[in-house]
Amino acid sequence: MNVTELNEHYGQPGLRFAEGAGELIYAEIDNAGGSARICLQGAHIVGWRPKDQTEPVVWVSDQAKYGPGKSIRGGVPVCWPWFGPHASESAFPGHGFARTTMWQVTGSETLADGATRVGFMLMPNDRTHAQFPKACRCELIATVGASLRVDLVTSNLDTETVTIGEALHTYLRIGDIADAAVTGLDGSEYVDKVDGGRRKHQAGAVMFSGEVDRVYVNTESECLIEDPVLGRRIRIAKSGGRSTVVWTPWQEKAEKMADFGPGRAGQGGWREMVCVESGNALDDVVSLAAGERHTLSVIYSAEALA
Ligand SMILES: O=P(O)(O)OC[C@H]1O[C@H](O)[C@H](O)[C@@H](O)[C@@H]1O
Repeated sequence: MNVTELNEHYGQPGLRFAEGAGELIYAEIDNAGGSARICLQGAHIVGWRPKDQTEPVVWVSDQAKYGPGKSIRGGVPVCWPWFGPHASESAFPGHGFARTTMWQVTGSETLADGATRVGFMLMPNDRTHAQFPKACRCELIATVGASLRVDLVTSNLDTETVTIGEALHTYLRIGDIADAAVTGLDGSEYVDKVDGGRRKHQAGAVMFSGEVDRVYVNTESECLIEDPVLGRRIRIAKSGGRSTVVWTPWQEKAEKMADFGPGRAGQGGWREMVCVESGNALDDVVSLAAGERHTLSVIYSAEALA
């Protein structure tokens, strides 16, 4: 569908479709509760701001690259049908192909509270089929308002069991990574990817003074990002996801990546974000018998620090 057809079929008072950066099509949502843009490539949410916040809650780099087949630095990349490197094929893309594949719009709705809901379905092609030869449907439903809800639904339409890894690799806007803390993971086991994959246990809040790349397993807890600089707390509540990934590249790695940009304060965009990712990875990958369906749901919200 082109932009005109998308607007005819799915346009809503708070939703229009337009061509934007990288000649890609975006769903642009602006309602009484909040605003967001969602790229049809990847069903990738590239920013969300509740109306009561001056700063976005979902961060996107001002140096992000947009274009066919490129993954966008920031927003809510969808990692599917695997998280991280592929288990056996090193040539397959990290975090799967969902974030660089076209999705189609399947529906839209304005809810009674004024929130806007848009549904997307991943469009398999020869490349995705070669990397994942399974009849598996992947849908994303974004509900945008004063909070942001994302449902990632996997349906196994195959005749055999299918195993998937997945995550909503969300970049959250914070004032300064050195002052932020992530709570909700105290006592959880994690795989420390910056220490050779060693298994450790979290003690207290996660604080940051260098690169952090951790996959917390077997935890369904809500996480909070305490941000004294912006004076707010971001709440990340999930269901259907047993893993939480916490990631900051810190300076050296971010500078090698070239798409983090200088950030608002000019000290590096990496200082102004942290990824708290909700999903099912490593020990928590999901096996679906023929005909089974699985939903990962995450709700993001922000509140003032008391
Ligand atoms: O650069 P990307 O492919 O988007 O991945 C960015 C990061 O994603 C996750 O958080 C992984 O745990 C990291 O190891 C990875 O570096």
